[in-house]
Amino acid sequence: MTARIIDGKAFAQDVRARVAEHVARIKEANGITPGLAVVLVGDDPASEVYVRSKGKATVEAGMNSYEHRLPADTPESELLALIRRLNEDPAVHGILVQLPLPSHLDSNLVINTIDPAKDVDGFHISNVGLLGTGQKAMVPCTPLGCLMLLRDLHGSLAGMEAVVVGRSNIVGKPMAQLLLGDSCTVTIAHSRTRDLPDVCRRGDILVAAVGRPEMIPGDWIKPGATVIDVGINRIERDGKKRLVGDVDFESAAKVAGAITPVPGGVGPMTIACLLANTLTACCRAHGLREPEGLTA
Ligand SMILES: NC(=O)C1=CN([C@@H]2O[C@H](COP(=O)(O)OP(=O)(O)OC[C@H]3O[C@@H](n4cnc5c(N)ncnc54)[C@H](OP(=O)(O)O)[C@@H]3O)[C@@H](O)[C@H]2O)C=CC1
Ligand SMILES: Nc1nc(=O)c2c([nH]1)NC[C@@H]1CN(c3ccc(C(=O)N[C@@H](CCC(=O)O)C(=O)O)cc3)C=[N+]21
Repeated sequence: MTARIIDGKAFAQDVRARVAEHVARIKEANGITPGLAVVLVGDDPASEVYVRSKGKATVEAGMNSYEHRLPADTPESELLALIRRLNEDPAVHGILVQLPLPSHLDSNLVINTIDPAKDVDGFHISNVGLLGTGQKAMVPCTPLGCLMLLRDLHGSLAGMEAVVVGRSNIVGKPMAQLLLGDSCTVTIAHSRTRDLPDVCRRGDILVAAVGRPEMIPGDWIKPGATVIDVGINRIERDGKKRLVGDVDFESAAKVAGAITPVPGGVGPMTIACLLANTLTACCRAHGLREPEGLTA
């Protein structure tokens, strides 16, 4: 079998076009322009690239982008003061603080200082709690993007066995919550899981969010399964810099029914969902009708 390759880039383009259309409509009808503030502390080159592409995508969707770059040694009090100002700013509907933060900053405190209604990453404890109890929340972008791809492919996910490898607060745990919300039977695996290959082989859906280049080979995958590869790993091979996932694409594509590539899979969906969440936050702030099919 050769797996169908899930075109995350094309799907993300479609999401972005739908966001842009809705943005244009509320600008026209209500005179409101959604705004996203991105805060970057320090000058990590990978984060730089990522923040720039977010800013570009935001403007392309017709929204306002506000970038705040702070030096790596910014005192915590200053960062918190900036967040409080953004919380109060009516032009800002979404706030994203790029992670990871320099080690002298308490990222839990920083995230929990963001107004939950503006927390477009969905990392604030109240959004985590709302998601976990099946209430309306801001949903983390990467898991939301994965869910959109899965729903598009399968329609209903009810009753499917889903295995999520990785239990981080930003990917693994919220992904598991969303799959549970769609009535999958969910297993969360991690570095202390016994017999990981066998656990992975249970999954009709296998989500890999580990951060280890090409760790999951084809023979860990149930034949015909849908594989969602969240991993973004920069490696060097044959003297060339390359981006690879957590799944060994070549062997996995021979076994899986469908698989996301890296790049061009989950990554572009993350940015598209960030735009969707900013629009959703704006609509909720102003009591406007929310976009359809762009939330969990
Ligand atoms: N495409 C996108 O948009 C995004 C991609 N990413 C990428 O996704 C990957 C995961 O990110 P993130 O969740 O932040 O990473 P974290 O490092 O926070 O979490 C990694 C998880 O993988 C588990 N793990 C590590 N080693 C193993 C192992 N050998 N076997 C089984 N489980 C293991 C860890 O287990 P334990 O808890 O026991 O330590 C942990 O739960 C990274 O490559 C990251 O770059 C992240 C965000 C967005
Ligand atoms: N507060 C916060 N929220 C995040 O959502 C967040 C974060 N911090 N820190 C870093 C991670 C990582 N992340 C990615 C998003 C898009 C791509 C992406 O678009 N990837 C392209 C390739 C890009 C390239 O070529 O480098 C692709 O997979 O096709 C990758 C990684 C979001 N993160």
